[in-house]
Amino acid sequence: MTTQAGESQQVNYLASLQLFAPHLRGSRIKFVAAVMLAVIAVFLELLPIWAAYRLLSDAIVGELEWPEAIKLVSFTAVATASGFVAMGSALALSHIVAFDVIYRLRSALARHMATLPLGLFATRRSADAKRLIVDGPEQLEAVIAHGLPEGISAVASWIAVSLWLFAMDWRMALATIFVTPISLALLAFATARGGRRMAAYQAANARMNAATSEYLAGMPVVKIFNRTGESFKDVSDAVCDYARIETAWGRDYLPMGSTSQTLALANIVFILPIGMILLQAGSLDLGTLLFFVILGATYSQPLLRMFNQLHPIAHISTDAMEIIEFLALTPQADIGKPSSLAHHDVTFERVCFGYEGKEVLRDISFTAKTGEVTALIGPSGSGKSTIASLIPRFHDVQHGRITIGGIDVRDMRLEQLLDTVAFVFQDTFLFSETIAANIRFGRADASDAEVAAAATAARANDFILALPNGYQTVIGASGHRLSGGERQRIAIARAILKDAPVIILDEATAFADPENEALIQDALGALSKGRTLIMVAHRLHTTRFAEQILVVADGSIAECGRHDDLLTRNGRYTRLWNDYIDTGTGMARSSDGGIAS
Ligand SMILES: Nc1ncnc2c1ncn2[C@@H]1O[C@H](COP(=O)(O)OP(=O)(O)OP(=O)(O)O)[C@@H](O)[C@H]1O
Repeated sequence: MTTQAGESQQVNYLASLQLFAPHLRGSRIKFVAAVMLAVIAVFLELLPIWAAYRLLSDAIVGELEWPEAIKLVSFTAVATASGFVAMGSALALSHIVAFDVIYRLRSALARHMATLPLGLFATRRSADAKRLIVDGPEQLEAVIAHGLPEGISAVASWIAVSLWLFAMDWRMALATIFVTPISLALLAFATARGGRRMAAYQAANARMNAATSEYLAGMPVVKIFNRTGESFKDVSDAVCDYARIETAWGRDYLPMGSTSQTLALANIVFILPIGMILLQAGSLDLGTLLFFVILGATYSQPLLRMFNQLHPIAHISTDAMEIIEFLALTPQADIGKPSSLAHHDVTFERVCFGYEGKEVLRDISFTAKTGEVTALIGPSGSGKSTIASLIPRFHDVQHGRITIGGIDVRDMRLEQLLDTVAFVFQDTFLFSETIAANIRFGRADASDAEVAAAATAARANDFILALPNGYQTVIGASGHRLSGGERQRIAIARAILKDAPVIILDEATAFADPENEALIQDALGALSKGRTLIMVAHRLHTTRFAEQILVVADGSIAECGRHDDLLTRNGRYTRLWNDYIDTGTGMARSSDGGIAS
């Protein structure tokens, strides 16, 4: 729930300008041309008013002649058509500029994202990331293509009309503009009051989107556990919160906002009586009075239109502020030099790490040797995945250091580090492409034979060949669905193809069925030859043959050794192993696979 303090945070209306200005480079001339054309268009729109005034004045004094009238009407037609062409060209140009700027901004965001620690994305919901990269920049279109050209031309036309009014008759000009400053002051006040809610409004909107996406994504679980009512409560609360903030905004903005709009259109109340008095006194002619009646009624419109843009611009600016903050996040330092590694031992030296101030790992020290399998086991939440994720620098350690081949990972070029380490996650991400393309993601220049060899080593070849289109089968949302175990074997094939000297498997065999798990074990055995293999696993029979088992408990390494040694110690590992056997999984393996002791 948003705090009251959070609800009263002010919006920086210039944030969208700050965001797009650096990306205007290369489009400045087009942008200036768009603004100038928009200004010309609004001036051309004023010319028919001048022609109407001339026609009426001449008609009133009985001096209207046909040739003059035809000239004025033709002039009006040309001015209107030219105004239409100028505004059309301005909008076409401003849209081209907007899409160029959005393209450059999105590219900058994508480039920046690639420089940030990968772990940062684990804490962001995908709906937030989409808002940041897709929706936020998209909104700039309204500012660049419409807001600025139309806003600047509106102000220019307002200044021009004001000068024109004074040039015609200063007394009537004062009567016309009299209420405008009051109206604008009220509108500015109302907008500032409403603007305080904008950050809370935006947060409530994001919460509502995220709650709805989560509700929809979790629908199968919700239905199976028959928790529709309770689960919908989160969505319902988010919608109510959104409605509450929108209503509060309405209460803040509408009374003054609508008073201001009414006042702006009320100048006729002053124009008519003052005009009549001056007319009676003989110091104003009827034509000029009509001119003020025509122009006076629309005098404040351009400014009101501009102010009415402030509400949408406030929304855009709140997103823009978030994007500016994201762009200001410090990139992960990549200062290392290419180094040649004599071996690929991975060593943790007194490593400490925590997320957002909460300590998760304490004083972790171990070496995972080249050509050996090192297994990380331990209770859920003890820190196993965190240990694994620090090796390819998903996060940087806060104390101590991690080395590969004796070199601190922070002193290696990131590109080299990522070439050195292959990471297979439990939640395998596969692209909506062919199976071959997904495996080839491990190494773009791999031949078909190498792809098939990697798949064979990962025990994936047989099921792939059984699919209707073999390696050319398209998978993903609109393609063929794979089981969890099949997806994991594709991910392992990808890692095998990458042929990295350090391989990290984070619960990578969790979905494999017993039959295939044994096959994958064979593949992993082959994979570890000459490489450093680090596995995070809950199923202890998969780690039983590891050269080194690290028992992680509460962020520290509680025990370390081989399976048989650890069992003789009768400590944590023995308890974990016994619990594992007692749950039945190990027993089942014991009876059919002869793995458990
Ligand atoms: N991105 C994150 N931000 C904040 N806290 C996190 C993050 N990732 C993990 N944690 C916390 O760090 C602790 C260790 O988590 P970690 O995933 O490393 O444990 P684990 O032993 O691998 O657990 P499991 O076996 O369930 O996967 C947990 O308390 C977890 O809640």
